[in-house]
Amino acid sequence: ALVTRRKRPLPPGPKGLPLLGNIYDVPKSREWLAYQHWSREYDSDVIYLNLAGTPVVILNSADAAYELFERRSALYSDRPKMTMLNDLVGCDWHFVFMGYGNRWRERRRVFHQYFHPSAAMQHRPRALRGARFLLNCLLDAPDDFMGHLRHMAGSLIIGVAYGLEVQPKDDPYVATAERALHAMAMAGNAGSFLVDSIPMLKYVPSWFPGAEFKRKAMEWKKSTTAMVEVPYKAVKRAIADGMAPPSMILSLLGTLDGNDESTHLEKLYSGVAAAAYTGGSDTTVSALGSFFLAMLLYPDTQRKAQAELDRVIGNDRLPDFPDERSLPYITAIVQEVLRWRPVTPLAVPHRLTSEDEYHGYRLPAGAIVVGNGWAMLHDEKRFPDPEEFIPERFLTPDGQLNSEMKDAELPAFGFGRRICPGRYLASASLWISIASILSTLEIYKPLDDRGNPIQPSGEYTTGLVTYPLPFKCGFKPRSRTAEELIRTAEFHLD
Ligand code: HEM
Repeated sequence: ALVTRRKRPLPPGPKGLPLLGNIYDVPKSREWLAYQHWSREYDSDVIYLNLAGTPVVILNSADAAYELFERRSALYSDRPKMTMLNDLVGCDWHFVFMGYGNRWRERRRVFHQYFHPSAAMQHRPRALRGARFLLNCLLDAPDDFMGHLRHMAGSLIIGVAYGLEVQPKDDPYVATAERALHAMAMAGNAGSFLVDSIPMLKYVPSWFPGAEFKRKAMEWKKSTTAMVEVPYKAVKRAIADGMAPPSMILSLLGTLDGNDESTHLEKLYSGVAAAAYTGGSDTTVSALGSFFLAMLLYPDTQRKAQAELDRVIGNDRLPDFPDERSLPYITAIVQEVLRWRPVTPLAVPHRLTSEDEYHGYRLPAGAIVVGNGWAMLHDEKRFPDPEEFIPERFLTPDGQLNSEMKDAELPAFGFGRRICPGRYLASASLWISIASILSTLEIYKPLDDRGNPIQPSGEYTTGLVTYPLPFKCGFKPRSRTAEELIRTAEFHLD
């Protein structure tokens, strides 16, 4: 007999319009809040949206993310196609936005060799040096604190990837990379370019009315190409001169033997190094920006952290990585920063490669699958008073790191096979920066003309990576000795 099985239902979600679906339901900013709201309204951790024909599935709980992104990772590790970014802006080297498959796997493997936990240990001296240089910058020109963060994050990655020294100010490598990042942010702004929905449009000549996007794309392509090629060529020159310090590129090129594959591999390596910059700079800047904001808004937390530092380090030296085990409150601050104001509230979208089923719902092949990291990190069952900055939530009552909360902030780094492969370097750099700053500097609200402390708005930008909107923040040495420690810190690498 012929059995006609009814199709399983799609997950719940707002009803939407014919054809356009939920295009007008999704707010233009801070979508993660709407997703969390719908998840409550429909009493389902999985929500379904139709964006003009593209199916989108939002996962709002750590359980759903674990079940689908981790346990069924073979199905959930692809990326949506980004025509504007990949084909027109020439970012097809960028494995963050690459489809799942051998090309991606090859790049991820190369990257991992230089950033897995013990490889990341070798980058600690650079991260330490960066943090100490940052202290000097914060003393010299406190108003430009976001600029200093950007410079520190950029020079750390440029150092690790290329071994290049970065100028303290107006560095050409940092400038080239920042121009490219700007171009990519514009091009990757999903939804703003019709060509992502209609890939055939990329064949329209650029003089054609309405083909503005192609003209923009050509400009942007110049910046992204420069980002891949300029520092790479500089290392090759240094190698030829016998002057190249250790770096990822130096050791990768050492494995080439000039055979037919070399050109292919050189392209691969230069692309992987550029991907490290794009993945690692904005994100670190955002996290440390949120840290400064938290210290302004929660002065008691700052005092508590400084009491721990004074007890463990004293005032005759600067913190270093071996102190990490004795400074659980600092580690808890790093975790809480990543939880309180997730850098990438929706991580980076994944794509489901073939139809699947979850809790009786049908998840269609080709659906964009978004992990709502923000909702997971603000789940009040796991994190009571989620809007408050409370590092103690990661500690036991006697002040040790709570093993039950180990890695609880992990959704901040994304999911499954696509989880951020730079997270060990990121955590190390955040930790040493935060420990060094708190041990030597007082972070405070500057006064306005009438002598009143200036309140930060606490507002954020929206987008793939979010930052606190510009705010005023003051930095001063905690003591004369602290100032001397900063001024006499060593910057050379062993
Ligand atoms: C606080 C700092 C950072 C945060 C919050 C962060 C967050 C993320 C997130 C959410 C993803 C997407 C994961 C997913 O698709 O599920 C990602 C991917 C990635 N990140 Fe990071 N990241 C940080 C720092 C770094 C650093 C320092 C590097 C480089 C050294 C880096 C390199 C990458 C790369 C290459 C990818 C693409 C992985 C892939 O698609 O396979 N990130 N990151």
